Amino acid sequence: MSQYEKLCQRIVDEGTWLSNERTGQKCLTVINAELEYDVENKSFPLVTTRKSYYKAAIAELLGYLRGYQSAAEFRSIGCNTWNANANENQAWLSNPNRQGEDDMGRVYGVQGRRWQKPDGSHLDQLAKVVDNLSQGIDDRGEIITFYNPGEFDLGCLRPCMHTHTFSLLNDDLYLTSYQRSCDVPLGLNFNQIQVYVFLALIAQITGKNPKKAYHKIVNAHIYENQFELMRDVQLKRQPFANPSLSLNPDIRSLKDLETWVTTDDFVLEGYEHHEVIAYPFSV
Ligand SMILES: Nc1nc(=O)c2c([nH]1)NC[C@@H]1CN(c3ccc(C(=O)N[C@@H](CCC(=O)O)C(=O)O)cc3)CN21
Ligand SMILES: O=c1ccn([C@H]2C[C@H](O)[C@@H](COP(=O)(O)O)O2)c(=O)[nH]1
Repeated sequence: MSQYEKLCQRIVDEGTWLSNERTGQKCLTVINAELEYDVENKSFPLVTTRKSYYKAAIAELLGYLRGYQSAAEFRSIGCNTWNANANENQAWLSNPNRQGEDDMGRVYGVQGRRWQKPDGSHLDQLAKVVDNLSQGIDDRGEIITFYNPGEFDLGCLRPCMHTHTFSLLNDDLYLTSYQRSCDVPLGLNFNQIQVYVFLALIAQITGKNPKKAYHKIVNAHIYENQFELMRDVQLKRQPFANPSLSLNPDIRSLKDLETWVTTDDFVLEGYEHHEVIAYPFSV
């Protein structure tokens, strides 16, 4: 079993059923999961026990790095994951801060690129980290955080994967990513791709060697309407070996990421997978 299926099995074997008021679904839940990705050896952590739509996950990451605020912008680069939360989430629809169709509010990339300071000016967390790492600087605070409790009411959802810390050991780059809440059948399938690609991309544009990415999850859950598919279908399958992922070597700067990079600049090799499983999504 790979670490992904081990976590799924652990939830099935040891999880506790909790009710969740926001979605109205019960969740089988465990606390604390730690995953590790070997970016140095290009071992791409793609789920193999069902078909993974990895391009949408990479597109979502690109949208965050660009500071997108609208589900329409995400759609335009091949990612549909924010449509429901921008346009069908009842709490957000009745929030007076929502600025019309497709607005997601001040979530993820908006906080990462345009964190608002008390004087009204903005702070670009990502640019600071990229600048420092490019100069070989790790001030022990190379942190990008999307978690801004003072602005939760300005966004459609609190960020789940909320904080990313980069660390340099000479020319070797590491990433530690923190997640407060994880929908293991759907969300983690995307999030493990994003942690891996984030380290690979930042290492490439800062001229460092990517080493390992550490993914730390607090609340890992399976929704009740996903449970049987997970236990009786996905967990009955044998995983294949991890595929490998190459990045276009012409990606050299943050500007490149902001302007021309698309999901075609990521080439997957050796992806063997089982059939599609369509898990239900809870808004
Ligand atoms: N309940 C819930 N789970 C999540 O994982 C999640 C949220 N809400 N809200 C915000 C984002 C949106 N994310 C999503 C949303 C949808 C898919 C999804 O439907 N994935 C399908 C198909 C994707 C495609 O066709 O592009 C999958 O099978 O992986 C994945 C992640 C992750 N997040
Ligand atoms: O990147 C993401 C974004 C969201 N999720 C999941 C985790 C939860 O199931 C929901 C968010 O609900 P909260 O009530 O805000 O915790 O979305 C994910 O796994 N990965």
